[in-house]
Amino acid sequence: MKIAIAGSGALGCGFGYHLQKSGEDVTLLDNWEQHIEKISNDGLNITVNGVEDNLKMKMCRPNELNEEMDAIFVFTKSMGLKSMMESIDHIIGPDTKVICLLNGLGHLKTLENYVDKKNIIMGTTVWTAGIDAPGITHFNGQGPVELQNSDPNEKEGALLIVDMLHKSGLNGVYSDNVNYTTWRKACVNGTMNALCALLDSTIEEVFSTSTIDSMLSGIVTEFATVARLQDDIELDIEETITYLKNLAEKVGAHYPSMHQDLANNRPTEIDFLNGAVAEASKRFGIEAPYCQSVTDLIHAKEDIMGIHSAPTK
Ligand SMILES: NC(=O)C1=CN([C@@H]2O[C@H](COP(=O)(O)OP(=O)(O)OC[C@H]3O[C@@H](n4cnc5c(N)ncnc54)[C@H](OP(=O)(O)O)[C@@H]3O)[C@@H](O)[C@H]2O)C=CC1
Ligand SMILES: CC(C)(CO)C(=O)C(=O)O
Repeated sequence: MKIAIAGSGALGCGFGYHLQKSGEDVTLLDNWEQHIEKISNDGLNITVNGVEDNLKMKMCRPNELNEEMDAIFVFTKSMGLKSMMESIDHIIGPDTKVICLLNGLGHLKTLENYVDKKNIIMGTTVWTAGIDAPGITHFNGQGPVELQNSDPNEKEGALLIVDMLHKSGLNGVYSDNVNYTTWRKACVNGTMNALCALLDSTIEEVFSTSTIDSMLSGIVTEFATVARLQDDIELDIEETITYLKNLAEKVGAHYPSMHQDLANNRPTEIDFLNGAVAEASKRFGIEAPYCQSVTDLIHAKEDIMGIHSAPTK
């Protein structure tokens, strides 16, 4: 398959690497000049679960790729999705599948402005990744990648992508309810990402604090309330907290992507996570004190660091 990775940061490079290694025709797309130059000249240096490798890969800016793709994986930050979709319009054909595994809420609505719903595949992943320097990344864990077609008639297309991910070692799994999966992943990020960023800690450190239980319960309860009111998704709070604790044991050494954003002086995705839940709660006339405080604290940290948040829409 001809595949473009639209947004080739930490996760995008890891996915592109695995797909190319298993024989797919991959092009990495990004706008970060030094990163493009390094990968184009020296190949991608990547460490996967402790094993170092170097792979020659095609990489350019979105406007420099001039053919329609069979599949495009979007891997921008949430606030960069809209502008990336505008800049890849010319490589989306009538049958191009667009797969979105971003963290955060509300991305399907954005994608529907650019892609026919029959070609949109939504999902989540718990692979962990980071950028060590331009052209040098790491990628850890076992996944999975859970995904589902947005149009109920298009299951076959989603299964093809699941199969391709499976063959490339990315552990693709078909989800029967990707809305549920997305809300559960939002709980992962609404707790792990926000708390690790605020406390400047790894997941393991945050999950071994004496206050973790009340923080998890407060945040997850607010996410679950909005999931039910807004999307008719029933998240079992106890089950979700157990899922978070089990995941924390597997990815404990990781600094979540929101922590990495602050460390790299870049805006966070908080408005698509706790911020989105706080805003939705206001619309429903209910309070979300945990999510509102976490969002305010993250924005305060961005202000102190002089980081300018990109517009969320
Ligand atoms: N990292 C992880 O472990 C996980 C991440 N996710 C989610 O996946 C999506 C992509 O995340 P991730 O791959 O971590 O994002 P990265 O921050 O690694 O990369 C995203 C984009 O940010 C720009 N960028 C990043 N670092 C720099 C820098 N130092 N200087 C200039 N530009 C930079 C690049 O885009 P450009 O220059 O073109 O703007 C890049 O394509 C997000 O929604 C994230 O929440 C989900 C699961 C795990
Ligand atoms: C779950 C976790 C923490 C790693 O997959 C993540 O989504 C992130 O770092 O943003």
